[in-house]
Amino acid sequence: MSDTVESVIVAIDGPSGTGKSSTSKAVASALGLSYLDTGAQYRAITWWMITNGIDVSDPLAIASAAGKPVIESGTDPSAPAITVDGLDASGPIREQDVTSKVSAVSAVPEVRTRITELQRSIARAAEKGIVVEGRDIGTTVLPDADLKIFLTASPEARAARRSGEIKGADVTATREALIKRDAADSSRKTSPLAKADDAVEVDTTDLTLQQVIECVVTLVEERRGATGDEEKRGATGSAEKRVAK
Ligand SMILES: Nc1ncnc2c1ncn2[C@@H]1O[C@H](COP(=O)(O)OP(=O)(O)OP(=O)(O)O)[C@@H](O)[C@H]1O
Ligand SMILES: Nc1ccn([C@H]2C[C@H](O)[C@@H](COP(=O)(O)O)O2)c(=O)n1
Repeated sequence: MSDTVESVIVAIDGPSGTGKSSTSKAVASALGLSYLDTGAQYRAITWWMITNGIDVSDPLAIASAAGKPVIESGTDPSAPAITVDGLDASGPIREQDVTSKVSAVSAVPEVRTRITELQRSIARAAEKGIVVEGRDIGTTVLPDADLKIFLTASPEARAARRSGEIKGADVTATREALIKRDAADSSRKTSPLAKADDAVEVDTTDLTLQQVIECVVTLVEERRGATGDEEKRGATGSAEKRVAK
């Protein structure tokens, strides 16, 4: 019996504030996998558009600039990194101005094509496997992922979590802002926020972060065992082959 651990590709999607980043980082760390925050990439391209004077209310202007910025993502779950044209963008991409404009920029098909290609190349390069989190990973970016998770939580729970990060934040305003962003992300034409038909839905409203992490680690380990058995029978390809070109 071989004691090599099979590479595994995990897609974690869901609305804003459901715990995708916290869960994905912890699961990747626990299992020795790489980690990719795809929201950070859409934030990075949005930040580049803003700082380069592109009118983010004009989809044509966004489309013609979409190929210009060089975006590089680190995949270490303990030190997620993102640069744009060689500059560290990890701070500025979290600013309110970027948060309020990222849905408009990420709805432009040319932006999605560019970022999706980048995401697939990063997933292909992850030798031990990767946890990729976002909105369209299970449906579009990695439709052949070994395991797809769709995290949900009530808007009240999500707003309370987000408000807890910022001292004195208004929970009602936070709730309205995240509902508005989810509506924009769910209604765009190109690869909207959606649960893949074969995703496992985990409602995190009444779960602690630790409980969610344990639940996902268990699901990955179960799937890893099943995929390993299938590969021994020749029923599936390698992880590299499971990432669409
Ligand atoms: N199950 C949970 N219980 C309580 N707090 C949680 C839980 N999951 C995540 N959190 C907290 O909620 C906040 C948002 O979590 P996180 O950033 O992981 O969500 P997200 O889905 O990645 O959001 P976004 O899509 O907006 O980036 C963080 O402060 C995190 O610590
Ligand atoms: N796969 C993805 C990931 C993110 N986006 C867009 C939509 C989000 O509102 C925005 C920021 O994501 P966050 O940092 O909050 O996770 O990026 C997307 O369209 N597709």
